[in-house]
Amino acid sequence: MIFGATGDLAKRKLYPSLYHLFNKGKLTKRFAVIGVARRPLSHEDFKAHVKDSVLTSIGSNDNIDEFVSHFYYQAHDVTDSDSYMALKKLADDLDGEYSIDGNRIFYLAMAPEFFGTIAEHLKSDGLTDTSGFKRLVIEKPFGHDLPSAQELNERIRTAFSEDEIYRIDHYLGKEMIQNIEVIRFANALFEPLWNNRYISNIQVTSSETLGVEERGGYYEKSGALRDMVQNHMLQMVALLAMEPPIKLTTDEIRSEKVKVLRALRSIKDEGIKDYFVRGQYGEGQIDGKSVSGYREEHNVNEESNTETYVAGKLMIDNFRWAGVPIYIRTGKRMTAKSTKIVVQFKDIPMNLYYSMDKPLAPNLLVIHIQPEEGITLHLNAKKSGQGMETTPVKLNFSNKSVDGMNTPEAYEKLLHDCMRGDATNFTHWDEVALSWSFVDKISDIWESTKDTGFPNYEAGTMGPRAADELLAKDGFFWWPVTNLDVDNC
Ligand SMILES: NC(=O)C1=CN([C@@H]2O[C@H](COP(=O)(O)OP(=O)(O)OC[C@H]3O[C@@H](n4cnc5c(N)ncnc54)[C@H](OP(=O)(O)O)[C@@H]3O)[C@@H](O)[C@H]2O)C=CC1
Ligand SMILES: O=C1O[C@H](COP(=O)(O)O)[C@@H](O)[C@H](O)[C@H]1O
Repeated sequence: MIFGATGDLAKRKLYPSLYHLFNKGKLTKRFAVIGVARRPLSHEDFKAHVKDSVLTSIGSNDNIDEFVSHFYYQAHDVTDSDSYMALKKLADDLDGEYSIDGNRIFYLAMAPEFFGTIAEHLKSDGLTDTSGFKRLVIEKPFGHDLPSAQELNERIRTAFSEDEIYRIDHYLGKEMIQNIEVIRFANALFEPLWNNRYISNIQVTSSETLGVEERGGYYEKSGALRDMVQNHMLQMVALLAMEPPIKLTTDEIRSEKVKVLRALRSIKDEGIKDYFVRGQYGEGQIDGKSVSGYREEHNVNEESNTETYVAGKLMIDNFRWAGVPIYIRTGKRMTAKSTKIVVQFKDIPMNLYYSMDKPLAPNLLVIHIQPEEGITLHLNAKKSGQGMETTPVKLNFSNKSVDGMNTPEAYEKLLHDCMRGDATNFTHWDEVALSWSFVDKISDIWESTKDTGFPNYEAGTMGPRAADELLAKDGFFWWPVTNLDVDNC
């Protein structure tokens, strides 16, 4: 059951992903999808809507009619208690018709204020009273801060147990994010060096060229800290910093990620300015075109103090990472759309080659998450010819790139995981709670400081100058994300 079946997420991500799974034979024929939204559509109208979504997104129509024949629609206002009975009747009928054995997935692709209400009704009106499995897939944002996340969690837990709740973080469905574990734990080359003896710092960048588009209303209340840092950025950090799990099971991996989040140095009050920088874009140029500043965007206050950029220095106070800064940065309207992780290794004790005053380039491991996917290892080698001069060289592995951002691929993997009952790439409540309690301390201070000096970076740039100073005071600089490309060697 997809709640919010006529919405943007369902159209652009969920139907194309289900279609891919269907065509790859990963969905049996024994499935039905009930779309739920308020507008009055017939089953046939809805099938046409799904077909159109797939054709627009993928441009392919192999088996499309067979695919959409599994779709049904229920016009239903989720706040209206009476309409859940009709939904249950349709679900029970389809259960029999498709021999589904009572297995149900409820996907909440709707505004978060409805999540609690829907979960409670699913239970009180008997939709979760089923002979098979029942799973709840819940979209972000999971709360606005720790108290609201706790309240939401309590409401959904009245109907679903923790292991039936699949909290989506679409970054966890990205191919190269799933690869972090493999790069670390399947290579004798890296794991022994993956600690404070050999790594000087780690940089995680997720930059976007887009502005807030039509989402000004949501973004005004969220900002980059809640929109990107609380979830995607901290999840990447947890995967980079966790200890090897004793087994690759959901519980073991989650428990290692939780330990990282617990070890994050808690930064409070005045200290926040030494660790975090916020920014907001003003007008500027992207791809040669003039774009407006954030304060001029639709549904944005003209004196808004919402941050569209965050840079931060995270310290993980445990044995492995003591003293190694993990820098993160994310923002809208930056120079390039790019998500990259740069692991910078410590310098060797002295340069035997060439002159002592010219340091060797540091070894870097770059993990390219998007748009290109791959890894690059930056080494030093001998320059061809006579003498012992060195030159930086790059070893590249380029995964087949996905053409486009936030592609259905991540959703496809996550939907399939949920169908198989594998919650590894979804966020456990403990991770959500720890991330909020870390982020809340920053947002509390930022929201009480009105003199922000915004806008403080021009659209089309890599953020405010203070973000460079954050690294410079530790003797580092941001490795550029635009010329570290996997194909650029
Ligand atoms: N769009 C995206 O790319 C992403 C979205 N998300 C999250 O996914 C969720 C959905 O986002 P999105 O698809 O963009 O939202 P939309 O506003 O596009 O869609 C909302 C959907 O909810 C339905 N709806 C609204 N009110 C009710 C109601 N009272 N009863 C029943 N149905 C209702 C609407 O249909 P109708 O008007 O017919 O009732 C529509 O189908 C949000 O939580 C968002 O944060 C997360 C990541 C990316
Ligand atoms: O969750 C979100 O992510 C997107 C960025 O996702 P990506 O896969 O394109 O990197 C971001 O634009 C959006 O604001 C945020 O809500």
